[in-house]
Amino acid sequence: MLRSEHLSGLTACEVWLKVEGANPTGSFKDRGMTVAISRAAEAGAETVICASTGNTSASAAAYAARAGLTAAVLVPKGRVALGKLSQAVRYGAEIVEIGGTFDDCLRVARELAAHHPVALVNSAGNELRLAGQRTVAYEVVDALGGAPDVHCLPVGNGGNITATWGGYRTYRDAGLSDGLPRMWGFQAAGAAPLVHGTPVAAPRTQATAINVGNPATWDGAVTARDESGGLIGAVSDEQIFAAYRMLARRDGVFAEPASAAGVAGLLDLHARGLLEPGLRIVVTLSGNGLKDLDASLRDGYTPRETPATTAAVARALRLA
Ligand SMILES: Cc1ncc(COP(=O)(O)O)c(/C=C/C(=O)C(=O)O)c1O
Repeated sequence: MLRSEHLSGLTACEVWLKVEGANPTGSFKDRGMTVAISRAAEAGAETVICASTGNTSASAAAYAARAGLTAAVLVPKGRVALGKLSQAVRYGAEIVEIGGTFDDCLRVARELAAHHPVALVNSAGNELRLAGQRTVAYEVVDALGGAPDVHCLPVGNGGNITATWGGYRTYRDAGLSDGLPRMWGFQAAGAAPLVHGTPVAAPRTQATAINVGNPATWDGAVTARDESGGLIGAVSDEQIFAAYRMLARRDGVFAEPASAAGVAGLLDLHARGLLEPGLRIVVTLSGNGLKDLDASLRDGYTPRETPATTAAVARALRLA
């Protein structure tokens, strides 16, 4: 957990960053996947299958490799960040790039699991994934000595907002925490079915991890929003990428674009005068920036090339 002095100063709140990019495969997916794969191995599965926008497949492939299982991963062709795809390749997954959306991939994965000896490890078909993902809330309460007033995070399929809320409730019901936060989830404006209240047939966002049109954990996300007195809002790609840049430049945290949606949402509410001062806020940064190097280099990098002389470099750096 990192306190963001920049965001705290900007919003007159106490803003903490939960850096999930520090997990073994670089996203929050590891929390649930280690549980799901362990149980699949215990049950004698030889092959696990998942649909993914990238991070689920990277995590499933890693833990399957560790457990000696085969991982079959279905990803939407051309819409997966290369860092995530390279992880699945290196961990030895059987990768199928499907000509369609993530939602098409999930439909096929479910049908295959229903008719073939493969264990589905998507959170939608596997409660163990969400049980594992609840641990983020336990760590937040342990670190802060109590529940925050608000927990912000990006929302794609709705699994993580469901699990995070479930974690706070589990800790409170066990007497390990006194309060509960409001859950503030944020979708990309071009892929915001939970905001519109209806599926989006052709979701579109450069924050590819949350490019989902029909959330598999729809009900859980709505319950987390309503039970916590929270909200699920939409932020534009411009707002997401502005937050993405700010996190790296001001807090020194390189988070992948989708990860910044929670920060973008917080800043949007503040800009619209809807953020009361003095709140203790935790923001989940869901994945590591190294996952999507194209996004980083595409976003404003201009190479400066010089001859190998000190004078030339001094000029390039405007030192001379
Ligand atoms: C970095 C990052 N941030 C946010 C989300 C949204 O979480 P959910 O709302 O629980 O879906 C994802 C999800 C990715 C996948 O669903 C997948 O990898 O298949 C992500 O990778």
